[in-house]
Amino acid sequence: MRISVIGCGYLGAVHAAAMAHLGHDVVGIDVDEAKIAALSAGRAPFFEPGLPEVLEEGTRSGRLRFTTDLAAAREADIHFVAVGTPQVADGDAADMRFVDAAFASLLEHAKDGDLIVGKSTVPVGTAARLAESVAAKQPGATLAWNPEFLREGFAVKDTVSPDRLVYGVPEGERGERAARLLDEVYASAVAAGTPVIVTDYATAELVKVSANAFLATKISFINAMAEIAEVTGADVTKLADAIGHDARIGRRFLNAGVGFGGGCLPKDIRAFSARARELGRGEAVQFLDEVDKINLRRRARVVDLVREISGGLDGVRVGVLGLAFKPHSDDIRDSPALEIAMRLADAGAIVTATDPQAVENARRRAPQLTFADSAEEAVRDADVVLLITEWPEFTGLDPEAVGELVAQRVVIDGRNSLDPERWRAAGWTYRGLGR
Ligand SMILES: NC(=O)C1=CN([C@@H]2O[C@H](COP(=O)(O)OP(=O)(O)OC[C@H]3O[C@@H](n4cnc5c(N)ncnc54)[C@H](O)[C@@H]3O)[C@@H](O)[C@H]2O)C=CC1
Ligand SMILES: O=C(O)[C@H]1O[C@H](OP(=O)(O)OP(=O)(O)OC[C@H]2O[C@@H](n3ccc(=O)[nH]c3=O)[C@H](O)[C@@H]2O)[C@H](O)[C@@H](O)[C@@H]1O
Repeated sequence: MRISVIGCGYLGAVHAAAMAHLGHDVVGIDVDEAKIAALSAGRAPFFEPGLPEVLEEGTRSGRLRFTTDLAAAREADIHFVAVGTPQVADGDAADMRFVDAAFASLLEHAKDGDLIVGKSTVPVGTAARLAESVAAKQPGATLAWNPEFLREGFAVKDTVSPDRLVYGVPEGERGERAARLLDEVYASAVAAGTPVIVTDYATAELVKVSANAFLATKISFINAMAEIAEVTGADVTKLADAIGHDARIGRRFLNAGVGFGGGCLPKDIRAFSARARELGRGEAVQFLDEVDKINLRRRARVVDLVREISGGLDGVRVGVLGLAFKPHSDDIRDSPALEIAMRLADAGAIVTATDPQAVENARRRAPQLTFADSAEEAVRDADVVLLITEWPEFTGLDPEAVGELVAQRVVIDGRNSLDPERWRAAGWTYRGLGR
């Protein structure tokens, strides 16, 4: 099939390359010239395991190309819109400027019979609104909404083999045709038995934001338990194991620590709250404000813990392990690690931070911090070692060897990902979060 992908960021670049991997002819389009130059040369503009391989495969086979020229969308019959929907600067809502601009440009080139497929995460009601613009400008084209559930770090695998596919389509024959075309786009996943949910626009949009809201709530739930565990001497990791054995609850996404960050969960729950308020149903999801507050309290808690352990922050040397919002990504959007490192430095601590992939992004965002190329370099002469992003490179560190490098054997495990017994046996003061 002939596909265009408009917006080639963390979502769109992976989607374009994965579609070419599935055998489609794909053109990826973005307004960012540097990104398009890298992608055209077969280079991933960000770290994502598996992406370089599918990019290389696609560009070499001739099935995948990239351009800044939106007119190239004419060569395709199915157009995926994957531009950003960040939080607005002065509130909680999603900034829809990029989606609106992308649709306006695309509609200049859409042909009769084309299928336009929204992938960006949007406030419920957006697709119905955009369907009106499509009908006005190119009545022969159809709009579908096909939200994306991929996780960074597993993005290629999640795109090729998703847990489920959701198609929001209009009623009637047009909707049936749209669903048939999407089944062809995802033919290998459909053949493998992936559940496909065909529904209306509003449900499709809501599935996406409610899935992220549920995941965020699960994390904040366990972090709330961590707050209670901290004052009672209970161990939140054992608690999570114990409740997680109940299949109705499940152990995944019950890891307490510094909480969730990234370009999606934080902004998506805020945008959901803002949209619910607009709809006069703010009360229905008011709990999400609490989910957000619990989450942000974890970041403050870590800063307080360093202060408490060191008797102040001024001049305290802190080796920070991790800058990305989670391992296997270089993404620092709303990263708890970067925010904690910056807050410690602002309060007078001498921070040296490292990350296997995110140092360059972090340096651009926070040039005032000192960065190291390795964990060993970051923790040298440290009074406190602070592990915030649980990369295997950090969780696998040998406490004896690291102990030789630091000024004091004090470790704060912001992700409860180290073995406390092992670190204590090597003479370390170990502090987890809620354990
Ligand atoms: N990053 C992720 O893991 C996932 C993201 N999403 C959603 O996907 C959307 C995109 O997210 P990311 O890829 O993370 O954002 P991003 O910021 O990495 O990428 C957005 C891209 O859109 C481009 N763009 C902006 N305006 C444009 C226009 N008018 N025409 C063409 N390109 C334009 C930007 O230059 C940028 O490269 C968001 O709605 C996000 O919530 C959904 C699931 C997963
Ligand atoms: O809409 C999106 O963009 C995506 O958002 C999340 O994916 P992602 O942001 O890549 O990362 P997650 O693996 O969900 O982790 C999010 C944050 O939660 C934190 N987390 C995760 C799990 C856990 O138990 N505890 C915890 O604190 C992670 O460290 C990270 O900071 C969702 O998992 C995806 O399904 C969704 O498509």
